[in-house]
Amino acid sequence: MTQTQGTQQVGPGTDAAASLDEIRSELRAGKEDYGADALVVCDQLVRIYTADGVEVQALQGLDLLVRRGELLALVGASGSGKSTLLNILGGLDRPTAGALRVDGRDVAAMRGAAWLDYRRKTVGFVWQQTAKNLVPYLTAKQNAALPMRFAGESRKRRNARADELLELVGVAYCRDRRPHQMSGGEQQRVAIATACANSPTLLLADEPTGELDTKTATDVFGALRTMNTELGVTVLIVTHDPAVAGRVDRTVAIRDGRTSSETLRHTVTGEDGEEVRHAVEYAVLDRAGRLQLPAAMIRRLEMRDRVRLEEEADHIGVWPGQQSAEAARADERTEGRDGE
Ligand SMILES: Nc1ncnc2c1ncn2[C@@H]1O[C@H](COP(=O)(O)OP(=O)(O)OP(=O)(O)O)[C@@H](O)[C@H]1O
Repeated sequence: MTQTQGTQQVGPGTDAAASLDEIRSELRAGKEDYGADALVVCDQLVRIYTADGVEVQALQGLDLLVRRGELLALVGASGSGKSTLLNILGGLDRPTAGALRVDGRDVAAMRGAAWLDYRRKTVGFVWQQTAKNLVPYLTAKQNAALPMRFAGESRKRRNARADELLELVGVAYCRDRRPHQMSGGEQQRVAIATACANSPTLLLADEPTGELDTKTATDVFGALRTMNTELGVTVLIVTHDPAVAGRVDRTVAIRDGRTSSETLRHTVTGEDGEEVRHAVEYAVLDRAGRLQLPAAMIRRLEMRDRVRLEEEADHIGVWPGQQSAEAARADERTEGRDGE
């Protein structure tokens, strides 16, 4: 029997055991290197929910790296797994399989006090529903100070930092107001200040502008950006809002529980001094070599079941399988006629 492993032939006349060992050690090395310098490393995350005896695979081997200091948007159709991922990153849920490292710590393996400490100090969370973010009978300042109280900070330090944070997100004037005395946008900005109270490394926001009008959404996004630029917090925003996604430098799209594409944006200053945003969309190639083609391209080119790949010097061409079979038959006919 001859077995093909990558480019290596394993079979009669070769040292099969040595080859397999080499391959295993290469895979191990790849795994250890993966995301070595990233703040967040999602390594083939799987989350399976079971409801009424039916299994739902919300995450299907999701890979994602987030660099320290990034401001990142996460987009995807409803049900693609965005909230599931955010809950796992926030320490509110655990993956069924796969590894999650945040700031060098193995989050999936954390238990008890370490897990609680992670949720209190390493991550901050902002929800879409303004009512879920704040304690209704506390003022904005008391809300912003509350996480520091749980973390054992002194009253003096709590007061000073709560004022500082409310100032930073532009709602210092709401200091003594309770949530029902503030607009939705003001509440979300207080929520951002509260989520940053214990100086988290990572701030997670699940549709933070989902219930707001455009102008208010801009203010709330501005507050998230301020936390990113002024405090150096890495920010990950789940959003359906194209305006929010368009303002970050990197947008990651999730499809069927996996990262499928990324859009990278940068600002270029033209000769006239005018600044223009450039965006380039990339498909994500995972470590197993899997690639999700954009749904629109698949539909347009009527691709299904299988595709034909052609390796060129500097790119790989992908052709619809069916069409390629017809083309091959046409080629064969042409060749047949030429040979007559
Ligand atoms: N607790 C749960 N029990 C069973 N299935 C769940 C649970 N939570 C989520 N799911 C399922 O997992 C899949 C991913 O859900 P998730 O909420 O992560 O998607 P999403 O991308 O955040 O969607 P949306 O944009 O609508 O919020 C969906 O099919 C959903 O029905």
